[in-house]
Amino acid sequence: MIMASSSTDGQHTNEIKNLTPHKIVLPADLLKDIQDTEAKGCLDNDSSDGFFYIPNFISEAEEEHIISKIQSAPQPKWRTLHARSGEKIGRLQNWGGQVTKQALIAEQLPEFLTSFPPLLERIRETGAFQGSKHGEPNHCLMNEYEPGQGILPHEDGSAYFPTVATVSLGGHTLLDVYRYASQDAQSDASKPADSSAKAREQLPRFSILQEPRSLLITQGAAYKYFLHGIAEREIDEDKHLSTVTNGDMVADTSVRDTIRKAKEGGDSNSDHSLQRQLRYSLTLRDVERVAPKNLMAMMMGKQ
Ligand SMILES: O=C(O)CCC(=O)C(=O)O
Ligand SMILES: [Fe+2]
Repeated sequence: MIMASSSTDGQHTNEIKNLTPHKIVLPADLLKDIQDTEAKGCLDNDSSDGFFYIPNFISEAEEEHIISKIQSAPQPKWRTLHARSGEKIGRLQNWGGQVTKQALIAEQLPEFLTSFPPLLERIRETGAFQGSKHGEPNHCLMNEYEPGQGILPHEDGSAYFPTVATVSLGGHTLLDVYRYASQDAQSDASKPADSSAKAREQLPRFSILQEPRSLLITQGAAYKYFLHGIAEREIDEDKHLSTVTNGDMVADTSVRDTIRKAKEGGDSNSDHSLQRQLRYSLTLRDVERVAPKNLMAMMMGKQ
């Protein structure tokens, strides 16, 4: 095992066996008007519900290795996402099998998740999946974002155990976290076209800065009560960085300073912005219902 601190020396952090010190402190008024007591765990220091941020979860060498595997994946492994207008809005790869309404049609996870680096094992050791059926993720979605690309606010949904582990590679991003609109606001014009969907507030309540090589765990009530998205921007400016809630946990000191200055405001002449780079994210989850092997064999036989 490599022993290293969380400084930017290219190594990964020591094994994380307890997520509590990594819990992100969220704005105190976040749950105002939310009656559900379950949601309160997000603000409670000792609860496993919430967002947890760990910089340098993987080393630079490991990051480079995973990126090279992503980039050299065979063409059919890529799926390109298009907007209604036809514009290309991103690409993804799916690892671990197909998630259907009924169950996961499981496939072997690649070595860059299981052996080098031993990502699954490291994630299991954090305890984040300790309440889930498999105790660790069995599925991974890889999203590619060029600067200017993002993902619309959404919830990850009920096909998965309500924990997601996100490993960032390449560049940073800001994950924006939104609340659903209050009951009163639900009935007004902001309601989405799909009438079964709940309206959300226009602006994010806060943002989480994800550095390359970091791990973000979104767990329990944080998974269930909020939506998350990534704005389509090339540059994160003062006004965006000033809503970042994990600034003090960021390992890169120049990024940390930029966030601090953006929050302090005042000096409007200096530039407190961060240019986005090509970013990959690995979102790892546990699909608790897995199709039995004999059923899978039958389905494969039919193809
Ligand atoms: O790229 C990210 O960090 C978020 C991706 C995401 O929300 C998803 O794949 O569901
Ligand atoms: Fe998501």
